[in-house]
Parts: sequence; structure tokens; C-alpha cells
Amino acid sequence: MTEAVALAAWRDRDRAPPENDGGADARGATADAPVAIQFRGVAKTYVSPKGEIGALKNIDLAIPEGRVFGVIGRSGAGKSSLLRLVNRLESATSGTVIVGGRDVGTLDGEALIGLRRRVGMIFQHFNLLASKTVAENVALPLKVAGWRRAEIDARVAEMLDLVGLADKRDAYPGRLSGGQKQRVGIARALAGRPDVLLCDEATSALDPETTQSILALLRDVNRALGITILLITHEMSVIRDICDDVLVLEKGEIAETGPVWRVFGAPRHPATRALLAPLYRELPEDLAGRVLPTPPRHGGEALVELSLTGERAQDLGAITASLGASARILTATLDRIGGRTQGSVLAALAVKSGARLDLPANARVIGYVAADG
Ligand SMILES: Nc1ncnc2c1ncn2[C@@H]1O[C@H](COP(=O)(O)OP(=O)(O)OP(=O)(O)O)[C@@H](O)[C@H]1O
Repeated sequence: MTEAVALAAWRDRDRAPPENDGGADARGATADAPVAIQFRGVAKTYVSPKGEIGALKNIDLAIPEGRVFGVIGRSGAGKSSLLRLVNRLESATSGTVIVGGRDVGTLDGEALIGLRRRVGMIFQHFNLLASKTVAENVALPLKVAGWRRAEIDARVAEMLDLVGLADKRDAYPGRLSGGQKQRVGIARALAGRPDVLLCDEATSALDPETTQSILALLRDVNRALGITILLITHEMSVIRDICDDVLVLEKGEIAETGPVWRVFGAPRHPATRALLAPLYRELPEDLAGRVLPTPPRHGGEALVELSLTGERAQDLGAITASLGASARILTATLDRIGGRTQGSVLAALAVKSGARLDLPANARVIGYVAADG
């Protein structure tokens, strides 16, 4: 079974289809959608031998249901602390954290266990049990929750189909790649049918290609099932590639928050601008200051890098065919090393808002410049 088919089957079995389920996905959620997670005047202070550390201050935030909500910030900004307040791995020092309508600070015993069932979590280093097989790892939370044997077996098989690892059910984690381990982590986190998935630097230990495949799986899970995803990362590209909304944390406080297109398109806070800078490091200075990570609303130009590395030097006709005759060449670096052409061309291609660019495999979009930019 493919992931897409498995996701569709799971949605149909587990949940009533949403009212507007005519191909619409969870991203259609509007700002007045029900709130999945709310922070009201939250502060978190740790007490250490060296004194008090204010990890979070004045956090007021509402995360609507069905969104992919990203939190970014420098090291020590408070991202992990914020995430861990949601499933009460940490408790707020003051203020209120509300998940699914309940103040998590008031929960104990069965109610706290219930919260942790509604909130799944995946980790940077996967946190799998090395002595248990893939299937046993996925089954673990269901066993703890008291599911019956037959139900567990069926659910584990379903989850492994979902993440594309049905053939690895009896393997041990030590024999899996990083990407496969994270897929097991996702299967385990989703097995108990949570409403919220917390992702703690879930792709930071993975190579870029594997990162993309895990992000695509998370996006599919969000779209097909409407699960709210709250993720923390230090990589702006992860936010750009998967999130609907972003919160920028700086020294424990909210620097800015909003839809990704707005925050990345017009960053207001110096912390956001500093975090965005690496995305555009390779661009000439005059462009780097104006570049946007998402297509401008009213059209503009895409900045496209065409790699020309290969044994044969490409003729101009091939370059024109790749980029289109109206592409403007901005920069080019080309060399001939060891009988091979080495280099790339940076070009600007006009884009209309909402239109897709049809590019060959050796081209990638680095960013966009608004028509009036
Ligand atoms: N258990 C703890 N005890 C004491 N101080 C802590 C504890 N956990 C975090 N801190 C401190 O709280 C602040 C925020 O830490 P937190 O881990 O939430 O930030 P972060 O943005 O997730 O950082 P990173 O990206 O480096 O993981 C830091 O100064 C950190 O040293």
C-alpha cells in the first residue's frame, strides 16, 4: 500500500470526514478555527545551582486546529521549553497552557495520561528502544494504554503501512537508516490516534534528502488527518517547506508570529532577519536584502540556480530550453576542471502569483523578488 492510500484509508476508518472534505485539506483552516493549543501569560523559570533561568516570558499564543505551526529561534531561545509545556513534560511557572480545551496544569493521574495520549511526540534522536523490533516499538504506547492484542497487531500493521515500513516490522532499530528510524518514531507517535503531534527537531539529524521525505510525510499526515503539528527547529528551510504559521522566539519572548508568507516575506524583528540570512547567503548582496522565501502575492521574479556541472559543456540552446528565452542571467560561474564543466547560472524568471514554475532537475528556486521590490 502506498503512503497516500494508507493515509486515506486511515482517515476514513478513524475519523468522520470533515464537512468540506471535497479534496480540501487542513490548510484551508481559517484563523477562526477552533484552538488546539493556547498559552495565556505563560512563563517558565528553571532553578539551577547557578540561580534562576528565565526560559520563557509573557507567552500569549493560540494555535488553531489542523495547522502546521513552527517555532524557530536561536539556541537557548526557549523552543524546547515551549514544546514540553504542551504535554506537561515541563510545567509552567506561571500562566496557563490549554490543550483541547483543558488547562494542562490542573491534570494529574489518569487525566495527565489522557493528555499524553492526545499529544504524540517525535524526537531528534528518535528515542526508539534498541532491544525491541520496529513493530514492538510502535506497539509500546498501545500496550501501555491497555489495548487488546488483536487491536494492537492491526494498528501496528496499519501504522507501518502508513509510514512505508511494512517490510521492516521485525527489524531492530540498529539496522535502520536515520530516515527509517524517524518513520518508526512517527508511526509510534500516531498509533494512539493523537490530535496533536509535537516534533522536537525531528529532521535535525537527517541529511537534506531524507529531511525532505520526512517533511513530506508530516505534511501528508497533517493534510489527510487534520492533526495539528507543533514543531521546533533551528532550520528556516524546514519552516518554509512545511509550516502554515511560524513563531519566532528570542530570549524566551515572542519576537513575532503569523503566517509564514507574512513573517518571512516581511520580517519585522531583527531576530527574524538574522535567522533568515542563511537562506540567502549565496545571493549577491543587492538581491539578498530583497529576497523572499515564498512567491510574492502580486507576482515578481523567481531566482533560479541552474547547475551546469557535467562532462559536456551545455550549449546556449539547452540553457534557454531549461530556463525559457525571457530568463535574465544575473550571475554565472563556470570553469573547466579535469575535462568537466563546473559551475552554475543564477537567473531571474518572471512568475505570476499562484503559477507553478516548470523547471528541470538541475534547477532550483533560491527565492523570489517582488515585482515592485
Ligand atoms: N532543565 C533545565 N534546567 C535548567 N535550565 C534549563 C533547563 N532546560 C532548559 N534550560 C535553560 O532554559 C533556556 C531555554 O532552553 P531551551 O532548551 O528551551 O531552548 P531552545 O531554544 O530549545 O535551545 P536549543 O535550540 O539549544 O535546544 C536555556 O538558557 C537553557 O539553558
